[in-house]
Amino acid sequence: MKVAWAGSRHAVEVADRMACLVASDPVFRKDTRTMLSRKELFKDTLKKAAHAWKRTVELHLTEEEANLLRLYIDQPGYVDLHWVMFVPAIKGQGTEEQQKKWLTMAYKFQIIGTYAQTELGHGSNVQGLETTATFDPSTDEFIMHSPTLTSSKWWPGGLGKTSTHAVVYARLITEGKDYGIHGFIMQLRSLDDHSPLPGITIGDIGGKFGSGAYNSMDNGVMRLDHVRIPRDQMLMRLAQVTREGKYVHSDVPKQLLYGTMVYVRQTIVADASRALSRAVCIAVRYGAIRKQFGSKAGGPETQVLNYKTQQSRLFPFLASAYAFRFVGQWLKWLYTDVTQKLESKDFSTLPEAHACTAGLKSVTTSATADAIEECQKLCGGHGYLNSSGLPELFAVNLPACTYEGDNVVLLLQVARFLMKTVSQVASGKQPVGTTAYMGNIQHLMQCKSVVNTVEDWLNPAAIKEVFEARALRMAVNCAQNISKAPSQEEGFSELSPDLVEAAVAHVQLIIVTKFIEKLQEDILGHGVKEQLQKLCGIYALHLIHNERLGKLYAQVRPNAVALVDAFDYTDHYLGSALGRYDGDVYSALYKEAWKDPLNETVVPDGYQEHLRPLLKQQLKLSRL
Ligand SMILES: CC/C=C\C/C=C\C/C=C\C/C=C\CCC(=O)SCCNC(=O)CCNC(=O)[C@H](O)C(C)(C)COP(=O)(O)OP(=O)(O)OC[C@H]1O[C@@H](n2cnc3c(N)ncnc32)[C@H](O)[C@@H]1OP(=O)(O)O
Ligand SMILES: Cc1cc2nc3c(=O)[nH]c(=O)nc-3n(C[C@H](O)[C@H](O)[C@H](O)COP(=O)(O)OP(=O)(O)OC[C@H]3O[C@@H](n4cnc5c(N)ncnc54)[C@H](O)[C@@H]3O)c2cc1C
Repeated sequence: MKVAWAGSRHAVEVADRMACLVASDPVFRKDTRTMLSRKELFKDTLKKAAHAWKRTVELHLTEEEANLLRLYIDQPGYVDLHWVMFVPAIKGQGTEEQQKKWLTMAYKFQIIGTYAQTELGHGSNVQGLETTATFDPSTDEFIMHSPTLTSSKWWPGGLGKTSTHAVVYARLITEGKDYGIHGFIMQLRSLDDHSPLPGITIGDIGGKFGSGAYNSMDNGVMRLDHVRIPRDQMLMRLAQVTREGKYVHSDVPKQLLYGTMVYVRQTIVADASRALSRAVCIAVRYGAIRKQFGSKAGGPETQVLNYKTQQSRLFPFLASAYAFRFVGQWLKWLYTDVTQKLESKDFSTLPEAHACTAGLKSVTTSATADAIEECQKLCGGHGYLNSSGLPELFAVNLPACTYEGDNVVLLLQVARFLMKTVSQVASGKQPVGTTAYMGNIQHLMQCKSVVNTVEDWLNPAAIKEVFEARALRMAVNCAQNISKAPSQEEGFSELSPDLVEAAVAHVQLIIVTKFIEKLQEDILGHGVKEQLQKLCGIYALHLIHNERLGKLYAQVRPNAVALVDAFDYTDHYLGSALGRYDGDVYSALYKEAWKDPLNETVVPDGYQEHLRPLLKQQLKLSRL
C-alpha cells in the first residue's frame, strides 16, 4: 500500500531516507514550536533553513531529496518562496541570458528571492495591480514606484526580513503608454549588511492565524519610491522593451505571465493530499486507541472508530486523501506535458491546464481545510491540544484556500472554461481532454441512473457515468440560464453561485475519473487494489450522499489503520501525541503537557502581583 501511495518503490525509499534524516537531527525538532514567541519562531526558521542548506551540500542531496528535506522540516519559511516561486518565475518568464545570470546565483543561495505580486489593494485581480515600472530612455532604466498606499506590495513570503531580491509585478509604462502587468527582478537589500536599498521601505505585515503556522514566515510589506533598475531586469521572455523604449510582445499567449501560479497550483494539490493524509492518520490511529462507553454488562469499552457516526465522518476523508494523491500525480503529468508542448510553441492545452490546476487546487484545498477541522473534532478534547498536531496542521493549510488564488475566483475561471466548452459543443466542435464527456451530451442529458445496489456503485463505469451526467447537466443548465440574461457578462455574474457549483461538479468528476484510472493500473500488494476500490466507492458515494455508504465503511474498518500506516509518516513529521505509531497516546499527552513554559514554575508568574492581592482581599472581606 505504501508503494500505491508514494507512487513507486524509489519514492518510498527516498521519502523514508529524508524523513529519518530530519527526524534524527535535533536542529529540526518541532515539539516546542508552538511555545516560541514570534521572533524566536522566525529565528528558529532561519536556523533550520541554514542547517538544511548545510546538510544538502554536505550530503550532495539531489533536487528531489532537498525538496523532501524541506517538506519534512515542515516549517513555512523564505526558502519556500525562493524555490517554489522566485526560481520558477525566472525560469518561466526570463530569457536564456537572464536565467543564466540570475538562476546561477539563486541555485547557490547567493541571493534569496521572493514573488512580489499581491498588493494591499489587489491580490485576486492581477490586472488591477498599481505598482508602476516606467521606462526612462535617457538612462536605459525602469523606475519602480508605489504610487498609492494600496499599491504597497503586501503578503509576499520572505519579503519582510529575509529576501534580498524579488520578482516584482508592476504596470509597464513606456512612451507614455501602460502595457499592463509584467515581471521585473529587483534587488531589495544590500548583500553586504542586508539593509534595504535606497527608496525601499520594507517590513513584516504582522502576526497571522495560529500559534505557529505561518508566523514562522516573514510575509512582507514593501513600498517603492522611484527605485531605478537596469532595463535588462525586466523579465523579457514574453515581451521586451527596446533600448529606444519600444514595447515588443513576443508570439506567446500573454497568459504565460501567470505561468508560475499555474505551476504552484499543481504542486498545491499534492500538498493538500499530504496534509489531509496527516490529519486522517492522526484521527484514525487515535480512533483505534480511544475507547468510550462499552457494553452495559461492564465489558470492555468500545473503540470510537467502531462507531458508525465516527466512520461516516472520517472515512470519506480517508478516501479523499487517496483520491487527491492520485489526481495530484496525474496533474503533475498534465503540467509537465503542457510545459513540453509550450517549448514547441504548442499552446493548445494551455486553457485545459489552467482550468485543471485552478479547479483541482480549489476543490482539494477547501476539502482539506474542512477535513482537518473535522479531524480535530473527531479526536474530542485532545484534538484541540497543540500536542495533537491538528491545530498547527489546520493553521498551516487553511490559507491554501486563499494563496495562489482565492478558491472561488479560481472556480469561476473553471466555470468560464466550461461555458466556453458548452458553446463550442453546441456549434458542433468535439471537446477533448477532461471535457470530452461533454461530447456525449445527448446520452448524458437523458440517461437514467444505472446504479441500485452497493455492488453497482463499485462498478467504475456506472460511477463515471453518474458523475459525467451530473457535471454536464449543471453546466448546460447554467449555459441555458445565462443565455436568457440581457448579456453574457450579466448572466455570468447573476449565475456565479451556480457556476461555482457546476465547476466543482466538473472537478469532482476529474478526481473520480483519475481514481478509476489508477485502479486500472497494476497495483502491487495482496488485497491492495480491493481496498482502493472500496475507497474509490466511498469517495464517489459520499459526494452524492448515497445511503449505501454504511456497508462500504464496514468493509474498510478492519483495514483503516493499515491504510493510514501506508502514508509512512514518522512520528516526528506527524508531530502528534494522538497519532503516534506505537499508540502510546496518554503517556505522550502527559509528557508533552509539562514542556509548556507555563509549567516552568509551580506558582505562576503574576501570582504575587495580581492573584495573591485579590485572594487576600476577598479573604479579608469574607471575614468582616
Ligand atoms: C507561504 C507558503 C509557504 C509554504 C508553503 C509551501 C508551498 C506552497 C506553495 C506556494 C504558496 C506560497 C505562497 C503563495 C503565493 C501567492 O499567493 S502568489 C499570488 C497568487 N495570486 C493569484 O493567484 C492571483 C489570482 N488571479 C489570477 O490568476 C488572475 O487575476 C485571474 C486568472 C483570476 C484573472 O486574470 P485576467 O488577466 O483578468 O484574465 P481573465 O480576463 O479572467 O481571463 C482572460 C483569459 O486568460 C485565461 N487565463 C487566465 N489565467 C490563466 C492562466 N493562469 N493560464 C492560462 N490562461 C489563463 C482565461 O481563461 C481567459 O481565457 P478566455 O479564453 O476565456 O479568454
Ligand atoms: C499565507 C499567505 C501567503 C501568501 N504569499 C504570497 C506571496 O508569496 N506572494 C504574493 O504575491 N501573494 C501572496 N499571498 C497573497 C495571496 O495570493 C492573495 O491573498 C490571494 O491571491 C487572494 O487575493 P486577495 O487577498 O486579494 O483576496 P480577494 O480577492 O480580495 O478576496 C476577498 C473575497 O472576495 C471574493 N472575490 C474576489 N473577486 C471575486 C470575483 N470576481 N467574483 C466573486 N468573488 C470574488 C473572494 O472569493 C473572497 O471571498 C499570500 C497570502 C497568504 C494568506
